[in-house]
Amino acid sequence: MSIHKFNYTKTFPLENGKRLKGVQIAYHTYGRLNTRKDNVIWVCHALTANSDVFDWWPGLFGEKDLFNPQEYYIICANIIGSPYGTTNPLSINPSTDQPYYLAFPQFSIRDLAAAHELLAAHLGIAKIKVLIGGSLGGQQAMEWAISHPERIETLVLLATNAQHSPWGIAFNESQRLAIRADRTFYANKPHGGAKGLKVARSIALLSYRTYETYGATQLETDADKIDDFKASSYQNYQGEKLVKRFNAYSYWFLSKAMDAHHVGRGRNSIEQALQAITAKTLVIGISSDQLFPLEEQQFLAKHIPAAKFIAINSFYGHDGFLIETKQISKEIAAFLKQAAPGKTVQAFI
Ligand SMILES: CC(=O)SCCNC(=O)CCNC(=O)[C@H](O)C(C)(C)COP(=O)(O)OP(=O)(O)OC[C@H]1O[C@@H](n2cnc3c(N)ncnc32)[C@H](O)[C@@H]1OP(=O)(O)O
Ligand SMILES: N[C@@H](CCO)C(=O)O
Repeated sequence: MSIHKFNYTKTFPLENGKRLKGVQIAYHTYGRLNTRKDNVIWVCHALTANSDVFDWWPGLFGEKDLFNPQEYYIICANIIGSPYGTTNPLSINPSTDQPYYLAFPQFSIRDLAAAHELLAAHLGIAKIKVLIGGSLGGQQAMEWAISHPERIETLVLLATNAQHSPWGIAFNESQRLAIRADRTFYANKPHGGAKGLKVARSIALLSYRTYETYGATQLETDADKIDDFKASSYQNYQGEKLVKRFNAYSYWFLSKAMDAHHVGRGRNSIEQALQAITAKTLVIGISSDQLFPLEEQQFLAKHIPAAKFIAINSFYGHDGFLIETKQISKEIAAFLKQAAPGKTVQAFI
């Protein structure tokens, strides 16, 4: 495993017409590019993860897992806006020599895909055997497969959508309301908005899990208890855990990018945009996902030309895409056999 930094010193144009004066991209690689240059697995990470995919997606990525470094050259890049080494709101703005904070330019999922494209070109990667991402990671992978279809051989999209839903936007807005209610957010300090971010994560978790997962892990056994419930302490703990490793400014801009995800923007329609994907595509949904329900993945599989849809049975909800690695590995392995060069994917929904 190695950690790298790619410093792109030219201007990086954003979809909204704004620009970043240079971009630093942090990325991890595992394994080696083979001589045929046909063993690249590229991972797009979700909202709060980082480029160390072996750390946050064990069971799918690891020495003994489906995506292992003996067989594959695995690349995962930290996304613009995220605080794990890539240019983000806490980075220094070259125009002011001060951190950007709220002056960071709003970016889109397409900009995140453009940064992946930039890094792939820098690394001399012409072909990606498998491009994979879940949730916001799936949104990036989809955008990249639309803008550069020739680069992607196989696409695996998990728990994701073609247009962020009103339900998803409403969850994100409620989280941003919590951040805004913390006036320290406007102080432009590294820990500005920390209390708001804690509440935001607490709200977000409700959309990532289910009634059943809370029932299984947070149920009280003490019938006399009238306060300090397990579920309350869990919400507090999870909020504080995120505050220790993230910041409110990154969260703000990344959640806005997610809201604006719409593959049809400027491309006539969502359906036409999806039809541009030439990769053999496996679309995986989680049966209990309330944030990205199955119908969103069924829609993707219906409009991506060579796509197959699979639903994973899980009671974990949206975060099931990070947790159900046994089932997911099995489905991807079977799909990779089915989608081997020369074979045709039998699409079904
Ligand atoms: C630098 C880094 O940290 S890398 C970034 C890691 N995160 C990511 O990459 C994002 C993707 N990952 C995730 O979203 C999550 O890790 C998931 C979905 C895979 C798993 O979620 P988790 O929070 O680990 O699992 P879960 O919901 O079961 O919570 C377990 C934690 O809650 C704690 N907990 C459980 N119940 C309670 C409770 N009633 N009160 C207080 N704490 C509780 C556990 O002790 C455990 O703590 P720990 O994480 O410090 O070990
Ligand atoms: N639990 C995931 C978000 C779900 O898409 C994360 O924190 O990145």
